[in-house]
Amino acid sequence: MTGTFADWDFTAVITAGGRSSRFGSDKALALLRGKPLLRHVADSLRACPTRLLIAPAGKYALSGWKVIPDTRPGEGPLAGLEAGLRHAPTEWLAFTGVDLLGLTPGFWAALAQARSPAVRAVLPLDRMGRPQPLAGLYRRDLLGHVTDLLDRGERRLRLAAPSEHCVCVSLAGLSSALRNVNSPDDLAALVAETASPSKQ
Ligand SMILES: Nc1nc2c(ncn2[C@@H]2O[C@H](COP(=O)(O)OP(=O)(O)OP(=O)(O)O)[C@@H](O)[C@H]2O)c(=O)[nH]1
Ligand SMILES: [Mg+2]
Repeated sequence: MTGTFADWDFTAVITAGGRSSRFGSDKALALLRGKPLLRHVADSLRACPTRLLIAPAGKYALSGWKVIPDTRPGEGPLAGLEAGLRHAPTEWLAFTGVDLLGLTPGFWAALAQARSPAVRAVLPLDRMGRPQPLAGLYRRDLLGHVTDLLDRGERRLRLAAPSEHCVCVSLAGLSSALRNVNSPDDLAALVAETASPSKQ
C-alpha cells in the first residue's frame, strides 16, 4: 500500500440509503465470503479518523461509524454526498457506496496522493476509461456546488466533481477495485471469480 495510515487525514463517507431494487433485498447486508458487503467497503476505510454512514437511523450497526440520516431521503447518492460534505470535519472526504467490492486501503491511498491545492475532487478511471464518481475523494468546499445541483433538480453524481478542478487517476494493477454489485448475478459472478481467481 502507498503511504501510511498516519497520512489518512480524510473523512470516510459511505452512502447507504439506496433501495437495492435490482438486487431484490438489501445488498448492503448480502454476504461475500461470509461478510456483509457494507463491511467489505467499510474495512477499506477503517484507518480514517472519522467515519460517517449516510443511512436511516437504526438500519445498520457498524461499529466505529457515525450514522447521519439523509436530508433528502431517496434522492440518490448525490444527496448522500451532500450530507457527507455537510458533516465531514476534515477538508477532504473519501466517498463511496455499499456495492463497490474491490476497494482497498491502497486504492484510497493512491487517490489521496493525487491531491494538490488546485484540485477539488480525485476520481478513479474505470476499465473503460470513465471517471467513477462513487469511489472518489471530494473537497468539503464542494458543498455549495452540490447543494445548487440538487436544488436545481439535478441527481447525476458525476456532476459533483467540476471537470476543471478534478483529477482522474488511472489505477494500473487495481483494475478490479471498482467492481460493482447491483444484482444477485453480479454477486454470484464475484463469488465464482473469488473461488477460481485464474478466470478473472
Ligand atoms: N444516502 C443515500 N444513498 C443512496 C441513495 N440512493 C442510492 N444510494 C446509495 O448509492 C450507492 C449506489 O446505489 P445504486 O446501486 O445506484 O442504487 P440503489 O438504490 O442502492 O439500487 P437500485 O435500486 O438497484 O438502483 C449505494 O451505496 C446506495 O445505497 C439515497 O437516496 N440516499
Ligand atoms: Mg450500484
